[in-house]
Amino acid sequence: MNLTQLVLASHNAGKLKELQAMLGEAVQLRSIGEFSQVEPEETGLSFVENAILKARNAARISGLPALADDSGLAVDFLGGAPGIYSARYADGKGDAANNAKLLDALKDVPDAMRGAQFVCVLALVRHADDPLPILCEGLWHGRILHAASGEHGFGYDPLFWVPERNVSSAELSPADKNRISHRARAMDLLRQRLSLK
Ligand SMILES: O=P(O)(O)OP(=O)(O)OP(=O)(O)OC[C@H]1O[C@@H](n2cnc3c(O)ncnc32)[C@H](O)[C@@H]1O
Ligand SMILES: [Mg+2]
Repeated sequence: MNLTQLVLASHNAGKLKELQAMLGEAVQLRSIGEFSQVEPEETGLSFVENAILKARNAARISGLPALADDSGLAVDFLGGAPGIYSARYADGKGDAANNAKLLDALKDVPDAMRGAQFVCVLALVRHADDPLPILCEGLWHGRILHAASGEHGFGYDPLFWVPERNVSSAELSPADKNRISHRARAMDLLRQRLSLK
């Protein structure tokens, strides 16, 4: 497999930046946005299914091996919601609306019951019909804050308190988030699977 060039099956600029930083110069990630602006419908019932679906779609469109990232935030008090629906939690109105809805759903919920985890599944397919996608997952445990804090990152980062640093994940430097996040953990596994340094 020629891994010097991969298409990233994501329209999320935050993911592209983080994954490219983690992979370094050896692998060039090209955004699927170069090939198509049409986003596939995420019809799976799991992170794994959606990651595979996005990877296959990108490989089909680009003709390149494709990496997909399906991720989200699972909040204990909400029975794991928004989970695979994290991007669509506020009906597609974007990150700020998602965060506002989450804060509202957890209004008056005490700290001890605000546990949550970020989940990331990476799927790599060598071609669109690859019968053996490589799958790697990473979890990151934390807690949902009572108000947004921090300017870095994207998505739910301003609401996610990181116990090992005692700050929100939007207050971590990008380099530090990329060392300890759910995405970093999944990428560590992928690197091992591909024997990348
Ligand atoms: O599907 P693609 O095109 O990759 O982009 P997306 O943003 O729709 O990505 P997902 O379907 O995987 O949904 C992920 C959701 O979880 C959020 N999320 C995932 N990783 C995150 C992170 O590291 N920090 C903050 N929020 C994150 C993100 O903002 C989305 O709302
Ligand atoms: Mg999506």
